[in-house]
Amino acid sequence: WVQTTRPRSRYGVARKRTLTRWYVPDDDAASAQGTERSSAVAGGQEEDLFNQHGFFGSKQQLLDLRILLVDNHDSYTYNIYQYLSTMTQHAVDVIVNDAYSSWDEFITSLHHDCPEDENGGSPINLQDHYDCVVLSPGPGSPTEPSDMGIVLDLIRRNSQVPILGVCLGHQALGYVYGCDVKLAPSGPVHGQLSAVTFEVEEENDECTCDLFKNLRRPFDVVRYHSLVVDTSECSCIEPLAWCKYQEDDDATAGPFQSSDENICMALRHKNYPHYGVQFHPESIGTGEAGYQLIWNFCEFAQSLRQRRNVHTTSYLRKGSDDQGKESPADADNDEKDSRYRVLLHKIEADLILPLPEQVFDEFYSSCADSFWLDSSTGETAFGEDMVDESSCPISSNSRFSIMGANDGLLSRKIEYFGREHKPLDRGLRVRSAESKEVRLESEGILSYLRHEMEDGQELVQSIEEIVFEDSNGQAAVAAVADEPPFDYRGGYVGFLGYEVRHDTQCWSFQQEGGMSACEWESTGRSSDTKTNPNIPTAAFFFVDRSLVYDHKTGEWYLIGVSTNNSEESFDDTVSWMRETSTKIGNLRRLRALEESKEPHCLVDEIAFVPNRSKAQYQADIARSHEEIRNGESYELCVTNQLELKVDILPHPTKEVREMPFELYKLLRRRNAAPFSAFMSLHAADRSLPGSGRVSICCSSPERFLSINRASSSTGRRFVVESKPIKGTAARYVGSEPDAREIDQRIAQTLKLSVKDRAENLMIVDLLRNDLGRVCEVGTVHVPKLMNIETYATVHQMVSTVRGTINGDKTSAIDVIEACFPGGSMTGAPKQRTMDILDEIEQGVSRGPYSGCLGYISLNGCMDMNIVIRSAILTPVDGEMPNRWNVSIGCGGAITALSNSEDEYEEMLLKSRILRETIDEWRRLNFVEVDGIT
Ligand SMILES: C=C(O[C@@H]1C=C(C(=O)O)C=C[C@H]1O)C(=O)O
Ligand SMILES: NC(=O)CC[C@H](N)C(=O)O
Repeated sequence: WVQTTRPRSRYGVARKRTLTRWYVPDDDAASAQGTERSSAVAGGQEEDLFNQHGFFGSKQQLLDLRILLVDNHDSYTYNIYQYLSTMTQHAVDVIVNDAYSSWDEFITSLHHDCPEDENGGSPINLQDHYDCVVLSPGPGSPTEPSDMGIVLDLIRRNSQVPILGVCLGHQALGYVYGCDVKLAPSGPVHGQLSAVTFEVEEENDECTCDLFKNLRRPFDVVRYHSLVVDTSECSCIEPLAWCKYQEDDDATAGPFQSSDENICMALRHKNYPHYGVQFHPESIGTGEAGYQLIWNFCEFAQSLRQRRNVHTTSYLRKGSDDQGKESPADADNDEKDSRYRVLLHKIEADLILPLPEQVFDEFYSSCADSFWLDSSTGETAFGEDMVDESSCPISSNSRFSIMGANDGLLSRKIEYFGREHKPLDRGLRVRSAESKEVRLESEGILSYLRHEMEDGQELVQSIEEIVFEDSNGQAAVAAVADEPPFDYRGGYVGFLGYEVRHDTQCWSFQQEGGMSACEWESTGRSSDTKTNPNIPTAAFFFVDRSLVYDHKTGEWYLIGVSTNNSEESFDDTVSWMRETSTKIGNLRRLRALEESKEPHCLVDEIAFVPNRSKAQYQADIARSHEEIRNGESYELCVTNQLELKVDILPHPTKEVREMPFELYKLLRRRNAAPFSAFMSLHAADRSLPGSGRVSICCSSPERFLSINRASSSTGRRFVVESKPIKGTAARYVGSEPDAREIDQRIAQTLKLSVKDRAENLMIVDLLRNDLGRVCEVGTVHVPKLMNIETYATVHQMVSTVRGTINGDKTSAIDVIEACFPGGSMTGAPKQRTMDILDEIEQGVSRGPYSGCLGYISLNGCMDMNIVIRSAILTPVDGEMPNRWNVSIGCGGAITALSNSEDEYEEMLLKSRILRETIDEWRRLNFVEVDGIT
């Protein structure tokens, strides 16, 4: 489907008009402007992009402006928050629009914060607290009261307060003042650039804001909207800017009609300081012009206040001063003894050491509980050098493989069964090495991890090296000469399934004073019939013994965690190190297995049964389009699950539960991916309630979140990175001489595709938002936008979003809570879209698919993938012991530009490599296959 020739791209057109600073489609231009950076995060220079480009430094004087930002449940609000926070010396307060049941309740709450005597008993006005208000974008319509919360009353009651409404906020202003708010004649436009033109003010009236000061005419903006404001019948509103819908554009590819009407892109009230913009000034695609526009509004708000000689009081307000949070790690934490001690041993060997697959096979494949965070793209055949990082965009994410089992003295298995499971199974269970079980009924997985990491002063910053004199000799502890080249220090390894979203979304809205998500949560919409009872909602190992392989140097490291002040624990770790390094040293490296030569079979032969039939999936897409048309969502990631029961022949030497690893070995060969992983979780006792029995074979190309230490910084600064993927094209694999060229043309077409760029942009803006909740002001940036990466069967469009956190205030768990589930698996705006997807997918749990898998290390660093391109295997109960349920989740983003036939094909394409591999696995071990009916 990618090979259909499309008309000239909207981006192509836009580029000729203006080049926004950040939004440059070709790499040359990008690197010329310094937006390309090394993707090796640890050690990269991390100044923020704003300062690098200087435009923000030019606003040297911070404004003295108290800003209230009302969040209409959007996924772009924190992009506005970040911009505003760089403009004013005060903290910007964010409240979600339904945090209060009425305007009066909100004003009364301000009253509570205001000491009676200082206020002289007079009624509290918004102006006593805030100099201006910004209304965020959002799902829904201003005509629907439940979408707007206090916003309509806020506008009605505050005619003298400067207000800037963005998108839904703009529509709300139009609606309050009597304009018609209707479906856009052009149909929805999401994530595309449009040229906006405006009239230049002849005379400059002091009481009006020139929103477009210092902007070019026309300038390019990103739009995310389905509704428009018709100002024609409204005498008190003046339209300020327009865009025209262009007939020759590509946007008609989807199911929507176009029209060439002028669309109102900005408005103002003729007598009040109320302004609206229909487009998104905070989008990375609108770039500097959007920043300038918001600055123009803020500068105006300040000058208006000065003219009116209004003084705002500085009562403590609800909201985000320092994000209102206690620091999880006190400043004096370093002086406290941490609970653990991290030991490292580097295996010295003259011989070439074995590759990870061989080591996993030898040590862990027969363990009930084991993991391998595999960097299969980093693998090289015997004696070959690893691909130069600069020439291979994915290899830099593939330098290290980490593996281990739940087998040390301190190891624990933590399994969490959330509300989608049967009441008897629910809760959190912690099983330690001595098989002691602790059951915590009302603890969530993230709150458990948070408590563990905070209570035990678990952030261990130091690492000690263990050296052995000779194989029998004494161990000596030495300060590490060189820090190891990776940030992993042992700790928590596991996955969070998609259903952990109930916990994290609740957190997000609590941060802004909202309760709605949590109230929804307590109603417990569980559907235990549609959840596989063998698969926990989340599961982690506390790993005290792990092996790390450096694909670049071929070196192995052992990481051991022992209890501080315990000789027994230290000795145990050291003897494990001695034993393991000897064993690894004695394993002769086998030749790296080459990519499977197995011919790609006709996969239709295997009877996978989709959870949603083709007709149903297309109906789901139609429903998604309906939601998009009505302004409820900008993009929805609709998913399906392909299921199969497979019988596997008993193996002469392996146990049944080892068979999934045999599948994983085939998968990593067929579909090498930088964030691939294997995880196995098998309860010894099948009848234990709340015990998982599942194997995850994952070949994910996508990073959800990583946290690495920022090199050149003072204090505890960490770099957070996400690499969202949107945009998928089938590769051309053929044997003819020009096959490679055809394949490269497909990659190039993907890079320029309007539809895919729009999809990608929406998720990049969403990730900027999510990181903007927790990152330091002005640090969120996009070093790589819309890069193409190539895998065995697909080309992918990948962007990189980064920001900086202060480790004294913000932990890995905070970052997960702000960002989970990954926006590329939900769509935008996240909360509303997930609610719609829940209905579309009829409450069927996605399980590990769509969640994340990886590590949270004892030094606060983290690496988590997005669980896609994965097979989830669970044993079939009560039947032959070698019968497996196999489930492959797959889906894709639906936007206004999607075509339902193409999307169905794309969903199948994403699962293809898995289906082929499973077919090979079962043919190698074949008895019989049934689809699940
Ligand atoms: C939903 C899947 O993938 C997601 C959707 C993509 C897309 O729409 O192009 C690309 C990568 C993933 O974020 C999947 O692989 O099942
Ligand atoms: N981004 C937005 O604020 C969208 C506003 C409204 N829901 C629309 O679709 O037009």
